[in-house]
Amino acid sequence: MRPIFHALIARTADTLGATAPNPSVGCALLDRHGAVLASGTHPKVGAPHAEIMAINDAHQKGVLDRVHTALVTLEPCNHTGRTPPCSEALLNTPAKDIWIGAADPNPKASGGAVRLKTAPGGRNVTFLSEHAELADLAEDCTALIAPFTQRVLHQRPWISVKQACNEAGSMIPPKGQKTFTSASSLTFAHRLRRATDAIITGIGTVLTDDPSFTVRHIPDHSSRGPRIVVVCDRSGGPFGRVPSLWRARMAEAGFTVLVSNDLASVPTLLAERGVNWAMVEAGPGLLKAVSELNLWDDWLTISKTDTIDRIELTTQPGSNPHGLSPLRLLREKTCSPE
Ligand SMILES: NC(=O)C1=CN([C@@H]2O[C@H](COP(=O)(O)OP(=O)(O)OC[C@H]3O[C@@H](n4cnc5c(N)ncnc54)[C@H](OP(=O)(O)O)[C@@H]3O)[C@@H](O)[C@H]2O)C=CC1
Ligand SMILES: Nc1c(N[C@@H]2O[C@H](COP(=O)(O)O)[C@@H](O)[C@H]2O)[nH]c(=O)[nH]c1=O
Repeated sequence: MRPIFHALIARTADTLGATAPNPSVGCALLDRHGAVLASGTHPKVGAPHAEIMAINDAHQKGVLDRVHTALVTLEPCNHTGRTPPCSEALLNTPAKDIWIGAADPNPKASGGAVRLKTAPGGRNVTFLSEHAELADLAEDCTALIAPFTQRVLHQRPWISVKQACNEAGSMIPPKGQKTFTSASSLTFAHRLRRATDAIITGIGTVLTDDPSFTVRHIPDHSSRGPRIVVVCDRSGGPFGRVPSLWRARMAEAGFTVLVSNDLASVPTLLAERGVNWAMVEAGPGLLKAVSELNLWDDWLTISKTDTIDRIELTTQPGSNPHGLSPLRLLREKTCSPE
């Protein structure tokens, strides 16, 4: 069961950035010997939840009647939102044992575990956290939904800063270049772009770099809503100093461009638009303000050395009860082809 849950978490982490405002969720259905019969992840908002994807997979393979165990990274929902309750869908399968990675933080949807336990012919429902030897998997599942949890409970997205520094500690690229870190660091930076729903940048970066902010080092999600880019600029007017050509190019690349003259209000602005996870890609000016306003949840520093880049991850102690970072999970677990 452990290796299967582990692989399920990795596969689910690969959907980060595709599902907002929903969380990333995965489900595997096993037979009585613990062999995987079917599985699924939630592909995007409005599409079927992970449990339904897995049940449909089992149905198509003609193995639904052999299902004995269901593994889910998040407690099955217990309400009718855009789709019907997954607790009920599982009750319509022969699954006897249900293993859950993390409780649903959304008060509107939670209660699935109790429903499954108390339904006629109740199911055995176990949270991974109840077993000490599975605690690390439970933590991974909590990290997987940390951005969603932050938005639902605190009305702000999870905010990750990515800062690249050269050997001298400067963030400024050599003349004529936009980046200077290694190919594998850039690939990781593009992983983070892929996993996040929005980018927060500063007008200095837009004017100096003419950045594209696209995912190029790895394949992007085949379907995703428009990503948001917020440019912080206090120079006034609806678009500040943001060049109209850049705005047009970003729109063509699938970004919604917003301009803000008030960094402190950006988290609320993004949460209202359903952003679970935002990253900051900006120069020293905006990073100083992000730090002073304490707007970040985790901070990734990529330092170039003359051998391999050093990557340091700092997580705000108060960000979630375990200080768990979805960024760490992304680094360790995502399995996109490169
Ligand atoms: N190494 C790396 O990781 C990166 C490096 N860079 C490099 O950084 C350089 C650009 O840096 P920099 O000029 O500092 O640009 P920034 O992208 O950091 O933008 C700075 C701007 O942010 C705005 N700003 C600051 N605080 C606030 C606030 N509280 N509310 C709203 N807006 C705010 C200011 O606008 P205003 O002037 O209107 O007050 C300021 O001019 C470039 O050379 C670029 O290549 C860029 C990104 C990443
Ligand atoms: N210099 C630097 C980064 N800088 C970020 O990358 C942006 C350019 O992105 P793009 O236009 O998509 O190539 C740039 O404007 C800045 O936000 N990132 C890194 O991972 N490593 C680096 O060394």
